[in-house]
Amino acid sequence: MASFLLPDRCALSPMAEAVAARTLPPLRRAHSYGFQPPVAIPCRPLGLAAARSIASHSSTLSAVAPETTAKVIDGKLVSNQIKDEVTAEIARMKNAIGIVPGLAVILVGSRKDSQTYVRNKKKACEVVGINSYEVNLPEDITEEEVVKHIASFNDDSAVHGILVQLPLPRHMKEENILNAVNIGKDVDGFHPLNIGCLAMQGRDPLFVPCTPKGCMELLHRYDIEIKGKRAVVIGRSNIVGMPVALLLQKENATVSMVHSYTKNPEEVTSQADIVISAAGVANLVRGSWIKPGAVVIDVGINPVDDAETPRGYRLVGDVCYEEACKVASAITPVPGGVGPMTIAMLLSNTLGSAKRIHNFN
Ligand SMILES: Nc1nc(=O)c2c([nH]1)NC[C@@H]1CN(c3ccc(C(=O)N[C@@H](CCC(=O)O)C(=O)O)cc3)C=[N+]21
Repeated sequence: MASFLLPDRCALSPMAEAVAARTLPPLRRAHSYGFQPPVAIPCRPLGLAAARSIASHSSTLSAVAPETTAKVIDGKLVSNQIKDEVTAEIARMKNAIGIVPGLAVILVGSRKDSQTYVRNKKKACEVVGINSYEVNLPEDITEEEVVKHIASFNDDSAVHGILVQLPLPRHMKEENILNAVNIGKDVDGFHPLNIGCLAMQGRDPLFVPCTPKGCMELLHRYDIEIKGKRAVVIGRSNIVGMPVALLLQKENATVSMVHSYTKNPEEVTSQADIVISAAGVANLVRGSWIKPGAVVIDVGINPVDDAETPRGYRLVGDVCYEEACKVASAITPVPGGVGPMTIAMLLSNTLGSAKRIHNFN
């Protein structure tokens, strides 16, 4: 009953509408986690064609049940498992060689969302037993000053991982900052040498970027076959879309990228066995974009206005969950999907770094 009173969950943003009309302007945001003004436009109900197509593809469907429900890929659960594993390994290393991993987090400026993310990362470090070192710098600080802080963490033997929270203030060149991080402490995996190794056959980077690694970990832990499958990655950012496409390719998927200039994103996406969406556009991917039985990993974390919640907004993914869960065989929720995995992978990368630096296996 209450559901009649709630706002439509698959409200389209203007950006998603533009895509639906196949006139998507270039994405404005640098990465998939930024905030954008939410606008609610009701989502259409699942069309008859889509419902028929689901019915004809589902093997377990009974005549009276025209809809299937996808298995939920529980990122919160898996991230907790990984945190437990990391906790045990940290204790083992501490007992054996007396080393405790350390993570330095540099935050420039005072974006509310970035402050929240940094706070959550610090909390997660505490839970598993990683020492965290936080530096908060004013918005108007110079690049040189930020690089100085990075250099001092590069030289600090208590620090095994360095993370510069993104996005940086507009006046800074991300490249100059990220290049300054010692590649051996680049737990975000954003250093060009790490990305370069990720792209090459027969080479392994020192660190795999956390969100892409988290997506792959979810596929692995849910026994989803990647080899020989068609995968579509929506979005081509340096921090998610591009590296996750490289990882899928390394595991022998046939990978297509869908981006703001793709002619028919719906058609391309609907051929995929695995869809990874990292566009940062609320409800961009409709049920009709999903091939029946496909696996959907939703990386988007988009705030939309919701006066009913204490924060005044709620988080939705790039994928219209209510529609997609009736077509897909498995899907990640937002929140509780890829987000918690990003943090778990950061902890895992920091542990891995300390192990490598101290030659501990
Ligand atoms: N250098 C750098 N590295 C990053 O890894 C990085 C970054 N900069 N800048 C910002 C993005 C964003 N990001 C998230 C991490 C966890 C959740 C997360 O745990 N989300 C929860 C919801 C949290 C909530 O409810 O507010 C979830 O999806 O369930 C989300 C987003 C890491 N980022």
